[in-house]
Amino acid sequence: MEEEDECPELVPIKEKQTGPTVQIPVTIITGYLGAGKTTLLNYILTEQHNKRIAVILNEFGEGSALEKSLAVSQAGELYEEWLELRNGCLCCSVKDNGLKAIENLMEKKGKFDYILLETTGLADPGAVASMFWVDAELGSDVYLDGIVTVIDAKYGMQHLTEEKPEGLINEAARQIALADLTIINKTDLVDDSELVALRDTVRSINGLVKILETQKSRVDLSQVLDLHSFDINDGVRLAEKLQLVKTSQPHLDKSMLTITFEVPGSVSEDLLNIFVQDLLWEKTFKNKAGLPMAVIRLKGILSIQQKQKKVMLQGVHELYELDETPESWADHEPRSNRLVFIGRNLDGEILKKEFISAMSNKV
Ligand SMILES: Nc1nc2c(ncn2[C@@H]2O[C@H](COP(=O)(O)OP(=O)(O)OP(=O)(O)O)[C@@H](O)[C@H]2O)c(=O)[nH]1
Repeated sequence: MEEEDECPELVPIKEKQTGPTVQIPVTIITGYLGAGKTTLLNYILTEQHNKRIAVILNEFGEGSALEKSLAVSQAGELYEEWLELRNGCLCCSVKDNGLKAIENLMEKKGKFDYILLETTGLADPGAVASMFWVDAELGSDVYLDGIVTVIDAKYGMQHLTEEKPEGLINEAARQIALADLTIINKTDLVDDSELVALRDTVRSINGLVKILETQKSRVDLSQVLDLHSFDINDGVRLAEKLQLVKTSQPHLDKSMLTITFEVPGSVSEDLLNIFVQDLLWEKTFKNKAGLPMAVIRLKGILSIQQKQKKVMLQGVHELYELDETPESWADHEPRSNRLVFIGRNLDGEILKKEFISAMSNKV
């Protein structure tokens, strides 16, 4: 044993872990009230997957949190400690609580391989997702794997078509717009034509999203966990995926939809940043009706001047990231920029013109 006086003078309060840190994936599970989120969590926790999973619940009010704790504890001793977030008054408190909960969780990190974070039925999952980008320190311990939205096959369409007062966003549509994966649940309660109509609507909102259909939230876990939706190493897959996306026809007036375009050549990184900031922060661009285009999710594979590697653009609400992927442009490969935008009041033609015009400005 070491002598006490051999201790260094300055002792860190918390021992830093040595060796390579294994990053823990976080999946955000969202969906409208009653869609089947708890059923999904229970299913994931009880399935055989050889993962030690921690669940974080993000609830309004104590009553429902308690109810939830009972429901989830049925899952058995797969996890005996879990965190309950109680005063979830949307954005700010979601963010603070979320951070604190995950920080606490990190202290017991060795115990977990995966974090599932369920947001309340009315919360904006974008705010929670943003949290993983804002806090750089956290970013080193956990990473956002994907956003999963559970949809009620029976009432989903009704939620999506609900008229909101002017300017307010339809939460059900926003949850789909943000999703990497949607699970249409309770298919036992609808007929084929209702299911097709709902699936088409989901697709028209989010042209990038993967759609699963199920009952009692029973899904193949390999399709839900480890999606790597924000992973720069997945640039090749994203590039292929973006090629397949089509601009959608709005399913409703003023609805959310997906638009996409491709512009050849290489662009200046500075001008690209200005364009993205004008779009996401300043809301500078307007559609034909004079309404500002509001982008909720953004993805792209771009060719930046003087860069040999393909660059991935990811955006959630007002946050975005530009990162080089490991993949280089091949010598004879035509350089180009493909972008996909999901949001409200979008007009693909206008936005493409704005993009081209912004890229031809002087740096
Ligand atoms: N018929 C039918 N009922 C289902 C299915 N999946 C879940 N349910 C029921 O739907 C109800 C709501 O499911 P939950 O999993 O609690 O939904 P939730 O999204 O967690 O609900 P909130 O926490 O209130 O937002 C429960 O009574 C479930 O048993 C299904 O596939 N078919």
